[in-house]
Amino acid sequence: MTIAVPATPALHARIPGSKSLTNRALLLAAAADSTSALGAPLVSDDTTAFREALSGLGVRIDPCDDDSVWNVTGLGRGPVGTGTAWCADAGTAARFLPPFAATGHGDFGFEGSDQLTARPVAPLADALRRLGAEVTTGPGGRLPLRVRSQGLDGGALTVDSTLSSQFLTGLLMAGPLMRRPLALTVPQLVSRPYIDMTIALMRRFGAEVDEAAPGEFTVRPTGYRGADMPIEPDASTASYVFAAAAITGTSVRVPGLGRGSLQGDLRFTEVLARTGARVETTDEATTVTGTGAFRGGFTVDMGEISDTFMTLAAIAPLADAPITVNGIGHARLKESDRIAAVEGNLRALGIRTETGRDWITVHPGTPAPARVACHRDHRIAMAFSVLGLRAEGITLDDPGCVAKTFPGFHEELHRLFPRHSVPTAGSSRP
Ligand SMILES: O=C(O)C1=C[C@@H](OP(=O)(O)O)[C@@H](O)[C@H](O)C1
Ligand SMILES: C=C(OP(=O)(O)O)C(=O)O
Repeated sequence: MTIAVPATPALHARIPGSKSLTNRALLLAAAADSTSALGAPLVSDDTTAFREALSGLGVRIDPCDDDSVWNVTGLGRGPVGTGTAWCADAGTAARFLPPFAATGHGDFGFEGSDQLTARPVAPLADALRRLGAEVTTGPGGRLPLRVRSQGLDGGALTVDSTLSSQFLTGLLMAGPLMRRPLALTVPQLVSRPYIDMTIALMRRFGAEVDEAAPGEFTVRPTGYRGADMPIEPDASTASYVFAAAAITGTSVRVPGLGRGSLQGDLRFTEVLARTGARVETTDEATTVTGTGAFRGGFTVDMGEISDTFMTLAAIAPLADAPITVNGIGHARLKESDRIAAVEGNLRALGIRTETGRDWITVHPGTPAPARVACHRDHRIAMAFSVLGLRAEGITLDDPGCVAKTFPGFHEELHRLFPRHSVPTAGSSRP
């Protein structure tokens, strides 16, 4: 006789809006010739920095219904005037806003935290100079960046986007505001799915952008039309609750993140499927169910979805064989050197690792209690919090750094998995 075991109902995770969609939509709405409504935008440090920087450039953004909608009154062109924008830790602000400013008329500065200042912007500054803007940067071609411009003509340009796809996104989004068509040749590119996201959003706001051959982009000088846009939940953020499901044998469903998603990072679920988790994606939602198995013994290229490699690497000690992640050299240029940060923390937990310029191998093992060094990197904090669901004594030295993209992370992880304790204000736990 078989006894039917009732399936445990899936836990419904409340994942906030996508940072990448929110900040793109903000910029496109700011450039549009009418108003736009952004539904369910992300409210976090990165989007606040982006919003405030746009306000400083003269764009009106009115939050309604407790931040569930942001109404943006577009300028219908680039900004005019003079001012300095604070980009905080947000790579998207430092890389998307200067090209937009260069399509306007005036003198605009962009500054950021020490962490952001350590990250590259030189290829973007170089591209803007070749398009006719006067651009200065700080030492080593980094922030602070200053743009003096009388609008951009457009034309043909080869762009180096090997360190970050955000340079190309910034230039593409500025294209419709130029006086003539913009033709960009990009021989090599990292994080490709973010470019597909950029193109999809530009089209929603009325732009004409094409990729006639791989790496050959053309943008016509059409300007943008206002559009109403609901923002999907953030797929990179969802990786933490999906990973938590996989290692705890539970089922977690993220509504609003379905088959038509614009976010490449949803492909993290394919990586989890290789470990033995069950993944179901419908038009409306994605559900990951842990099966009890957590298989290793594979190598996976996560170059296109590198924000999620730490989610896998942090839980990899629980697998039954080593896991190697490769193609992630550019992850050394983010909020932290993420390969070094993951390796340092796993070693502190007593886990064997090997690394190279663009890869890491994590061996199975039982994590020992240790304090995780977050390096003020939200993803290090969130990834190791997930491991803490299956390992004793893991604490974070800076739990609050999750505010970059998910201020309520600890509360939501605790709601779904009560074992995760919420840090008290000002404390360095859990
Ligand atoms: O365009 C975007 O919204 C992003 C692109 C990616 O950066 P890189 O292109 O630098 O890899 C990603 O890591 C970042 O979190 C967001
Ligand atoms: C790399 C990231 O952010 P940024 O937009 O600052 O590049 C990230 O969120 O993982």
